[in-house]
Amino acid sequence: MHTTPNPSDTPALELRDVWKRFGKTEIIRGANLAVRAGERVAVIGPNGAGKSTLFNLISGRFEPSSGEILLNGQRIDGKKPFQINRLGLSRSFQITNIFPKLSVFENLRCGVLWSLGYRYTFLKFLADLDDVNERAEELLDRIGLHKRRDTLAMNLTYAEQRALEIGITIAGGANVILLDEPTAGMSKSETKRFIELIREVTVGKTLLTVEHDMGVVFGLADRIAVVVYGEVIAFDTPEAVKNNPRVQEAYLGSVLAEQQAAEAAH
Ligand SMILES: Nc1ncnc2c1ncn2[C@@H]1O[C@H](COP(=O)(O)OP(=O)(O)OP(=O)(O)O)[C@@H](O)[C@H]1O
Repeated sequence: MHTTPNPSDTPALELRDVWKRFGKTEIIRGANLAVRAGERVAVIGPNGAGKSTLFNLISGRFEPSSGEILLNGQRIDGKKPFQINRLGLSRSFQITNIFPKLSVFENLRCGVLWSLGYRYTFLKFLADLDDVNERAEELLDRIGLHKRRDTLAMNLTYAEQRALEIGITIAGGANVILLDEPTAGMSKSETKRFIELIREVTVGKTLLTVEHDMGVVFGLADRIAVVVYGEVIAFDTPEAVKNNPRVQEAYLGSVLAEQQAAEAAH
């Protein structure tokens, strides 16, 4: 029987047997993953397992040695990062991509402009671009920095800078967002607030985040992808992943024990 595929069943992001070799070293070894639209996914795994490499493959920084990567059903492997960005995938820019001597509002405006294909030389015409300004104001509210609108980015707290980074990441309206350890370096209370912020700004979007903090993972993710030695060894709900013996053995057992021990010591 022939059935027409339902478009809503098309994964927002899909990896099919993706391999990445650096010279003779296999770093990603046949990774498979199908992320549904609107889902929040945490990618976890031991140091050196290949999580960042996976993000670099998805965002176009690296080209896979073989395999396919699809965004909303369209092949993106082999495309340049800016092309993938245009197709609706945005990866968090690290703080180094924030302009320290521009205000929060101006940084957001740059984010909106990049997504529209403008470049810095247009900065002096900015005041006339009503739609760009409106969008930047809206982002300012969404990331909770309206009170810091005219503050120079370099004078923000660390957590505020990370919020700004997320604002820039979502500026173009991409529907698939990649965040690399978004709460790294934050205190517990900052982390809690920040998870809420990520939840709010990614409503209706698909989120992939690389994360080491199990509190963040279990507080944020609908499903967890466990990467061990270049393979996705499990991709399931937090409960199922926690109880998966293979994951326990390969990774989670020791990590959870370490975190519990650290908490008990405080
Ligand atoms: N450009 C490269 N050339 C050669 N080897 C690389 C390259 N990039 C990454 N690797 C290697 O690939 C492996 C996986 O690295 P990757 O950074 O993807 O792991 P990770 O899971 O993100 O680790 P961590 O949690 O420590 O950030 C590492 O052994 C790393 O040394």
